[in-house]
Amino acid sequence: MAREQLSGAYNWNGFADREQLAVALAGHVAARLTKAISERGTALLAVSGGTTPAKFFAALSKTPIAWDKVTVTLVDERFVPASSPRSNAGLVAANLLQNAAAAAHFVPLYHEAASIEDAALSDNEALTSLPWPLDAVVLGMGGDGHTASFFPDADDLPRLLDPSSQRIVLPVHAASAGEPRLTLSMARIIAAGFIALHIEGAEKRSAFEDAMAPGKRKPIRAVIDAAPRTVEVFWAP
Ligand SMILES: O=C1O[C@H](COP(=O)(O)O)[C@@H](O)[C@H](O)[C@H]1O
Repeated sequence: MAREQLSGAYNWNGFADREQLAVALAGHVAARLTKAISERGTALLAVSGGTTPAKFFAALSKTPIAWDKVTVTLVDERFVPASSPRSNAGLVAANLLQNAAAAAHFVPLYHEAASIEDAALSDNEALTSLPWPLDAVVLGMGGDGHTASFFPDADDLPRLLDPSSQRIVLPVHAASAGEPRLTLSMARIIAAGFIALHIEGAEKRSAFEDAMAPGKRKPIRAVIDAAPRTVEVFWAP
């Protein structure tokens, strides 16, 4: 593993291939969950969706920890039911909540509602009882520099990126997002004990480097700048 600091408040963890990355990231997350369970009897993890996390989910699902004491939720979700191929909950059910991790308690963000605003409000209420703060959050990133559902073209982006928001879940409308979204607030993400960004491929690497260039204000940069602790970036070609 090549480890280097490129700039700003993050560490770059580079791997020779995606399998090695998956195993290493699963090890870091499992260690955080185990520590939380031993310190407070419970652990809270938020994971991203999209196409990148499947290998990491598979590795984490086989890690022998006290999964019955772990609550898993999503960093963000598309406003689609779990049966949709675009559902992040569907991805988590098929790849993470398997093997040893089948014992984990999963709290989805999607449920039927008249509007995305209504769904976000009832998620906000339902998620209040989770054991905050997150012990670990694993973010993804799109080629446009979005992370969670903080899309660069989202309506009211400053509200989404408000690090002092009192909201847990926010609704998102962005033309580039495909469908309305639900996202954890910036405040809940950056309060996590361990913040990882998982990206793969040369295009994502250059999108990340571009987002971190001086003067750029891409959402991923806003998260890294607002986080009170170093963000661990996990990358493989
Ligand atoms: O829309 C989303 O995209 C990002 C990145 O997804 P990927 O397919 O490029 O890996 C993801 O982190 C987010 O959870 C998802 O909703």
